[in-house]
Amino acid sequence: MTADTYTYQEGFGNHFTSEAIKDSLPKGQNTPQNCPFNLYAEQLSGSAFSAPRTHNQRSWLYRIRPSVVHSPFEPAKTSQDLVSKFDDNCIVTPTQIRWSPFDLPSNKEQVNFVQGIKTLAGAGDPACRSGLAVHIYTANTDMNKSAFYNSDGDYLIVPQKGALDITTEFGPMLVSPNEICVIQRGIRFSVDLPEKEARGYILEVYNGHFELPDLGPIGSNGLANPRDFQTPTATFKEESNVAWEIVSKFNGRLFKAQQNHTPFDVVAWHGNYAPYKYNLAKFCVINSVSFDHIDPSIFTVLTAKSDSAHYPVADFVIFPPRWAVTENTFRPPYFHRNCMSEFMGLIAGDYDGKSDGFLPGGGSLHSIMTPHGPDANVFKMASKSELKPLLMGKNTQSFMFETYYMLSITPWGIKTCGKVQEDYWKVWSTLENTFSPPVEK
Ligand SMILES: O=C(O)Cc1cc(O)ccc1O
Ligand SMILES: [Fe+2]
Repeated sequence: MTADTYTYQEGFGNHFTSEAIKDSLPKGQNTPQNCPFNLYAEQLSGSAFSAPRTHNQRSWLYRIRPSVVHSPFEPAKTSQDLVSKFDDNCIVTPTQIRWSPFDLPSNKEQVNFVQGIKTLAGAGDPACRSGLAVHIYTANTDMNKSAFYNSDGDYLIVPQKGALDITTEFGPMLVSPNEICVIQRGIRFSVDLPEKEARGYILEVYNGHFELPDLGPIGSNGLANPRDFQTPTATFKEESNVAWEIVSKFNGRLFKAQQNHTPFDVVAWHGNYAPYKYNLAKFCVINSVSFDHIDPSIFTVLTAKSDSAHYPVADFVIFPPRWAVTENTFRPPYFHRNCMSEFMGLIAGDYDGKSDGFLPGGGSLHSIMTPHGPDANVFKMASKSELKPLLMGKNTQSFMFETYYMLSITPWGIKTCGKVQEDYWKVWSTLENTFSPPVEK
């Protein structure tokens, strides 16, 4: 595909309209007796019908055939590394964990985006619409005539290596490293890999949807600005007598159905339930310009709220390039223990909290109340560095999935991936007692 294949509509949570053919959206109503050009009308609901207006999400799709035209679903092979039940096979530990970069598939095997998703950690259960999962994906081949949808929740996808050329029912999106996208529950998509190599992270939430955080005293602008979110525009294919497979993740297991036409046959759509992407370079960074280290919530891009105003299900937080100007301040992250779980990943460059070992394509987990903070090298250097204004982290991007839930680590995450750094705890072990109380006379 070429760059002009992708045209986007700007805005977050808008009620969009999109027509690949002029006048293919019905005028003034959703379900006329006959739709323009004999298209079929189909509603895709992203919230309960009666959800409050502020949270009500749905789109109307006008398509060549309704999605229901397919053979019955039957179980498909589900890798044991794709997990949604965080039971006794998983391990729970309060220890600090860090992973070296996850391996890409070898040239000997062909792994597409869906086949390459491996679950690292999670909590809860999609059957009860409660909890979340953290996945790693690595892939080296296109999905070809296979389309996927997730019945279990929404995906927030963070590419780290290789762009994802994603065909969705709502149109195509090209999502490159340092961009992210959200593909909500139920939306069919198929991923091609322009670079034939891809690695990244997925945050899957089993309930609710991602929102922009409230800005409080920041005011009405800043952080991720709504106009920088991009939603695809209707782009359809008219493909008959071509075998397509539809794969559904349903309560953690994969199912497949066959049809002899493309699922990407939506000629027009309107509504506020649609996938989107966002370029992290557009994030308007806000921070202290006087003194002290501000909590990382100041870098929240998106939040999945819980039913309580007091905590989110999960926040997606980034650590973008920015000016550090604080005076008389230990500038890197502080030592801390958090009532939330912190999974971190690195997209590019390095992270100011760690001097080495935290690498692009790897990760770390500091669970509920697990102590962590700057490693000994960072602590020593930052305690004596000159505090001049500093442009931090050019070409660097790290991120955090911060969740209210207590995460269990899957067998793949703790063992099979082979990436756990057993020596991680040692990064703090040389922090000595330097206490120097006043000498009594
Ligand atoms: O642990 C981490 O590296 C993430 C983090 C960064 C920061 O600046 C403050 C708190 C925090 O948890
Ligand atoms: Fe932390």
